[in-house]
Amino acid sequence: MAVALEDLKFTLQEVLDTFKSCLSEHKEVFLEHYVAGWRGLVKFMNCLGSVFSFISKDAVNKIQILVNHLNGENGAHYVTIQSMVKYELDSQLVDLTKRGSFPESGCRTLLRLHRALRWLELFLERLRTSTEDSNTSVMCSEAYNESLAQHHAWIIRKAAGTAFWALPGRATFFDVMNVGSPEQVMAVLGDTLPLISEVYQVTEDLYAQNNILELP
Ligand SMILES: CCCCCCCC/C=C\CCCCCCCC(=O)N[C@@H](COP(=O)(O)O)[C@H](O)/C=C/CCCCCCCCCCCCC
Repeated sequence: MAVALEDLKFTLQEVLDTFKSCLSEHKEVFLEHYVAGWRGLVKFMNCLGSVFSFISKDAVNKIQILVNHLNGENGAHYVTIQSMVKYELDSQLVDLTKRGSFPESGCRTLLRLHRALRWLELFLERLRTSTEDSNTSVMCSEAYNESLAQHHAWIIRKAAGTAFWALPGRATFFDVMNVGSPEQVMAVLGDTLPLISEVYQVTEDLYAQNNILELP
């Protein structure tokens, strides 16, 4: 099947649009749009080179687990993150203290992406307030150390740290975002960040209320 060139091209606007449609008026998070947001981000990462493919593979694997739940026979319970958490906890489909029968529960899988969303929030905030001579590798490492790193084993932290040094500079990074001048990038980042932060906070509160922020 032929793939149109524009399907392969990342635009930051696309990610903005998916995160915009993530939240319902009652602040429920639509899993389908959440997953679409991650797909867009992975597309961006794939434009940066093969050194990131071990990260991209893990993200794709987790996205696929969630898509399988959405498309499965119990898909109606996976429409929002709220309904997914209620369904899986009520039906005892989640390993709560140690890994066991449910390594692919929606709750633990989404938690991994949720933690990565915090990294993204911190990284984008640094990019938004960066100057021409700011270093993307440093911004990325700082954001990682303040968030995801706390949940990763030493070997993963080492591999991630090495990959960060292969990140392109700020100008190339902005080019790949495909929204126009640096001023336009800053404006789109300013629009995107509050949406990502809100989705993060709603999910964080839901997981905290259900005491599932440390799923194995
Ligand atoms: C808007 C455009 C600008 C920013 C674009 C950023 C694009 C980022 C796209 C994807 C981010 C990757 C998300 C990675 C999810 C990692 C989930 C995770 O923590 N997995 C670990 C635990 O899983 P389980 O074993 O418990 O199942 C797993 O061990 C991880 C393995 C791979 C390494 C993960 C390193 C994460 C680094 C995140 C920073 C990405 C830097 C990309 C540079 C742009």
